[in-house]
Amino acid sequence: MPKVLISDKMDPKAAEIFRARGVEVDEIIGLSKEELAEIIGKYDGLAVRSSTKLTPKILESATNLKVVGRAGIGVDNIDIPAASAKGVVVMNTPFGNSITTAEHAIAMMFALARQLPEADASTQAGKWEKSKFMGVELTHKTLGLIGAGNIGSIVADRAHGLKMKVIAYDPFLTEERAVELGIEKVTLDELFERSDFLTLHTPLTDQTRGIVSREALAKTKKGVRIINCARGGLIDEEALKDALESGHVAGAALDVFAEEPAKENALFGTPGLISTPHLGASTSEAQVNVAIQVAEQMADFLLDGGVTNALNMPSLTAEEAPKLKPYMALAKKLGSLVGQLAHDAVKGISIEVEGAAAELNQKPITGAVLAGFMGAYSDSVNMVNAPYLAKERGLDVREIRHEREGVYHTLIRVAVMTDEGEKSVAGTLFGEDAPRLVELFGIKIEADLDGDMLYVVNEDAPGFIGRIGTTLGAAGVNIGNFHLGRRDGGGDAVLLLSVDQHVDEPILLEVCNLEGVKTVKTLSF
Ligand SMILES: NC(=O)C1=CN([C@@H]2O[C@H](COP(=O)(O)OP(=O)(O)OC[C@H]3O[C@@H](n4cnc5c(N)ncnc54)[C@H](O)[C@@H]3O)[C@@H](O)[C@H]2O)C=CC1
Ligand SMILES: O=C(O)C(=O)COP(=O)(O)O
Repeated sequence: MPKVLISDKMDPKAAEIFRARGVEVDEIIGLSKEELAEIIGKYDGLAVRSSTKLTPKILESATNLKVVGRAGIGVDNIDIPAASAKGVVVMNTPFGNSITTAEHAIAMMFALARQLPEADASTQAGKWEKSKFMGVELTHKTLGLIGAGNIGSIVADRAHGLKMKVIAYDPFLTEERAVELGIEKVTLDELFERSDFLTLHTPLTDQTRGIVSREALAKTKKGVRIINCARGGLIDEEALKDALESGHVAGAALDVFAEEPAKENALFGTPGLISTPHLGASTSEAQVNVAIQVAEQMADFLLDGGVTNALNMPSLTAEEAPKLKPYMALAKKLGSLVGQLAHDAVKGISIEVEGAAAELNQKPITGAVLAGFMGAYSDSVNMVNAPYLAKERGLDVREIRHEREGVYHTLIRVAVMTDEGEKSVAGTLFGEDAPRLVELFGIKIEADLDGDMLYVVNEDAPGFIGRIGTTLGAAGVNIGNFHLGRRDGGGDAVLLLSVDQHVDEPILLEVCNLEGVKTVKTLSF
């Protein structure tokens, strides 16, 4: 039974779903990095929110980890390249808390416009400072969005209801989508110059870090009010503090901080600052949504291989996964076969699917071929890190699809491009789910690729099969099965033997010295 650790506070629905689906679950909140590193090795899955930081160091100890589920949107607390390199799938729940977070941004905007927190504190302190808290109206003001994705567009919709003019800077926002959302697309500079209220809704990336910089703040309108319910690192906090103190920025409402938990921050106490402790996603509705979604997604993956909302792997529905399973098994074996047999530097690999396989999602088949292929060069390779490793090696990966059926109802052909030219192997499924090799480097040969095998190329001449049988028999190696193929019109013959014992070096040498033998190699599947 797969085992999952929930390491951040999550709605109880998550644990309920894991248990109901047959996944063992532990809930341990508030672990230090060291404590997490110590226990993570026991788990197949890790469910987090934003508090747990999944660093390369912790991943080193995650020897069984297969999937990390983020019950929420932002994944900047998870080192995705390190997880990918380790073969761990990272998934999030991209929509479950977006309405809630957009509502928090709108609440922050109202709080800034009418100084609600300060007015509340003053009133409850018995001061009744009615003339101190003069506010501003939102109607007809310009709201500038940095980032108009899921949350940004909900904010825009709500702002339209408040009769605000909405402008946005988002390099990935198309003109058509902007028109659909009733947003005017502007440059970043224009956004800074025109906004009365400015709200951030981008992920934290190398491109967005510090996007509200000292220089940017200098371009803003005097009296601008800034809302950040995205990520702390998007704003230069020092510069914001100076701008608030000078009165250039009239107010800033921050839900997120560069360092979290923000128990101390240079901005605290600055006039015009409103802050909340990363509450953007904290409503019961959003938390139920993300808990259910993350648990279902992780259980689908751990139990059936279904992949939804993964950031480092193509999607694969729980319905598709069982259908694809035998094709992926065949693809992995073919990838492994070429990986074990291709000695020259491989520059590229092409994966061709035909017939029934061409009707399926090809990405997982490609992933399985690469996992088999890269597995010949590196330990602990799987579907997640194989494409990543292939890219790192500069391997050119091509996918080809033929809807037509050939001789077989389905065929997967894997070809590698080397300095010596192209070499390919092909396989099919017998009886729907039994992987079978049908062609090896241009020679027709039918074989199951299973367990320990011996690959022999020899001159096609009488008596060879008897000689190799005798040699292996004398060395105590039992032949389970043998498969023979030869080029039409004579020449080399290929022998694939299934053997019950691994053939070690001295026996291999004896086979190699048999008359007519050109190549011998052990294979393992
Ligand atoms: N405070 C909180 O509790 C929460 C915070 N968040 C944060 O909000 C962020 C946004 O969430 P969604 O809208 O769901 O994400 P999304 O992916 O739907 O939208 C992000 C938008 O940012 C845009 N973008 C990317 N790079 C940009 C750049 N350099 N300049 C301008 N725009 C850029 C993208 O094109 C995209 O449209 C999340 O990444 C997360 O960090 C999300 C949920 C809760
Ligand atoms: O979903 C997100 O990106 C959030 O920032 C929400 O964070 P949280 O799950 O509340 O720690």
